[in-house]
Amino acid sequence: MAASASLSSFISARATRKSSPSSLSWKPPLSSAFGVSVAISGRRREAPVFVVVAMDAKPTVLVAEKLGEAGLKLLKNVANVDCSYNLSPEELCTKISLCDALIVRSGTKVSREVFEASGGRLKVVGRAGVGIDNVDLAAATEHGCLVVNAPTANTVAAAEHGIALLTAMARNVAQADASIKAGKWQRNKYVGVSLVGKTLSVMGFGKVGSEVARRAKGLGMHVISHDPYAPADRARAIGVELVSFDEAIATADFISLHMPLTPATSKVLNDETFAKMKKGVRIINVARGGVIDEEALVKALDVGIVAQAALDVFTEEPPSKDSKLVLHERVTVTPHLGASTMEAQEGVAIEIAEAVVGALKGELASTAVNAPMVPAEVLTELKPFVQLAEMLGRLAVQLVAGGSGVKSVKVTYASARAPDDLDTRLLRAMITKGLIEPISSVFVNLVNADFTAKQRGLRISEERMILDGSPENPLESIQVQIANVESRFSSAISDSGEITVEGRVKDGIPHLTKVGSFEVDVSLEGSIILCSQVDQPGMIGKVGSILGEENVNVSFMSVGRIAPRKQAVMAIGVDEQPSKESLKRIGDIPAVEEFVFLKL
Ligand SMILES: NC(=O)c1ccc[n+]([C@@H]2O[C@H](COP(=O)([O-])OP(=O)(O)OC[C@H]3O[C@@H](n4cnc5c(N)ncnc54)[C@H](O)[C@@H]3O)[C@@H](O)[C@H]2O)c1
Ligand SMILES: O=C(O)[C@H](O)COP(=O)(O)O
Repeated sequence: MAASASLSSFISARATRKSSPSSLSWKPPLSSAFGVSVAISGRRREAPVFVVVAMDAKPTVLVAEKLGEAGLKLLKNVANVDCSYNLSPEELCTKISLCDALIVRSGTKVSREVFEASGGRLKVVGRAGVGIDNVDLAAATEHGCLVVNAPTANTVAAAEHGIALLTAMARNVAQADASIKAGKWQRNKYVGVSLVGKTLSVMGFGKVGSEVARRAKGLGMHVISHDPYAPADRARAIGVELVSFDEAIATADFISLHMPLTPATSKVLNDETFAKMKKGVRIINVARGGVIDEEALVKALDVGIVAQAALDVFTEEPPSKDSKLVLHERVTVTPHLGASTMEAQEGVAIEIAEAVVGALKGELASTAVNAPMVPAEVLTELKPFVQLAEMLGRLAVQLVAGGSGVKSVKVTYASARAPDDLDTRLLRAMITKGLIEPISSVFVNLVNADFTAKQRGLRISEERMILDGSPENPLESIQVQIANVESRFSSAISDSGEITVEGRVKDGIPHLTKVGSFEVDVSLEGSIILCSQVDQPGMIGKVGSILGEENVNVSFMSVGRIAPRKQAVMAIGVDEQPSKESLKRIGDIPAVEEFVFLKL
């Protein structure tokens, strides 16, 4: 499997529905939707690790189109696998609410309705192939559902099929075969055209296009290509010149299509572009039917602009039985067979099964289509900071007074690393998760963090503080500031007027190191009580004995003060949740000016 690292809470964890931050009753968020609960184990000074503490139920994977055995075997090792083919859209919507993952090929539309019908349970859609035009990516992202594909395993198969269509078309293989089977012997009718020395325009110089180009060179063709995004040196390396769209279509004897179907490529071959082509051009399409205006192609065939076409893909699949294009005498067709070799299907099945299993375990797949890909080594390095980021977000939002809308959050990363040597997308996503989950019923992950923040009008700006010193550690500290809000704990407002919390990672454990303008130091495990008080002897003892009476274990205590006997903030880490009565008794201590209980 491609590089990935376990960050279990990241893709799969979903918060239990929670009440407002002022309530004392919401549940810790680290439990996944398919019954794997994830907890941070380890006491003070021990490195926290993600641990699977319970596996009450296997996840369910719906395989909606035929998948190779090797892939099914991998899935069955960890999941209940429901292979249900040819589902109607309604049947798919009904089943999906019981599934954690869905695997499809190109024949299943994974529409917005599917994500809505899943009720939030669907965590990953695996496309066993390349094209993801049958998956509503925007809807997937909005629902926090990861989409992964299998982009490499069928490349050669598709390229070989392109070449098969090219040669079969040029020598009328399919038509001659049908003719001879119909009892005829038409040697004059099926005289073909030669390939050697002819110009082939490869439209889309990606994985498949470049393999087609390489093979066509071997057949003695002159190959040019149009691809606005392909590097010219990669094309040059195999003797292909990248040219403009107009040059590619105007000079070609053969045009082979290999771009994805996107709004920009939809019907890119149409009346206008056919009119620019050399009379007698031949078209091959193993990409997507939608890149050709099929009516325009029929016209171009009828007037002789296009001599022949060989098509593996269609706007509507399967095409209607009376499709003029399919029935056209000079058109060779196959039923979307580009990826259909034994080898490619085994490869695709393994590639997609590994990606889906990884995603269900909370790993980030390198074939994610709607989430940033983060290399495994970066994930490993950032792991404790990712935990810190989420906790700071959680703490900061719980400090906001009810009624203040959180709109503007500033995050400052202090690091000795150069800005382009620190990928903060994970950290920003986790801060967003921490900020949003305690105050809403949505769950946030790397997939939908930016979308969810935007939708809620939450602006998160990021700043870098460049430190001198060794860049060995990715980060020194993370500071989260919420502007233009009131706080339920006024000491959390810094001199510059924002709710401010700051933290560091010490010995692998996230620590809270600043609240407002007060320096504290408490490890972020369990829960935290913050007390603002006039600094005086005996405070730690008074609070400690109230908690001790209730058998609440104090894990850490730290006092930050402006000056001796002036205002101070005491941060107390507790393993258990104190009762409301104990919290009230702490609040009633005469020197305590305000206090707040914060759950991590
Ligand atoms: N028939 C089949 O069974 C089959 C099998 C595999 C792939 N495919 C299809 O083939 C296509 C290519 O697959 P791939 O794996 O090579 O993908 P790829 O992403 O590696 O390559 C696509 C290339 O198209 C280029 N491109 C994007 N917009 C373009 C435009 N407007 N004009 C020209 N080029 C453009 C991209 O820059 C990229 O280089 C996809 O549509 C895929 O779904 C079909
Ligand atoms: O995009 C692809 O990978 C191909 O079109 C293959 O589609 P299939 O998995 O439906 O054969």
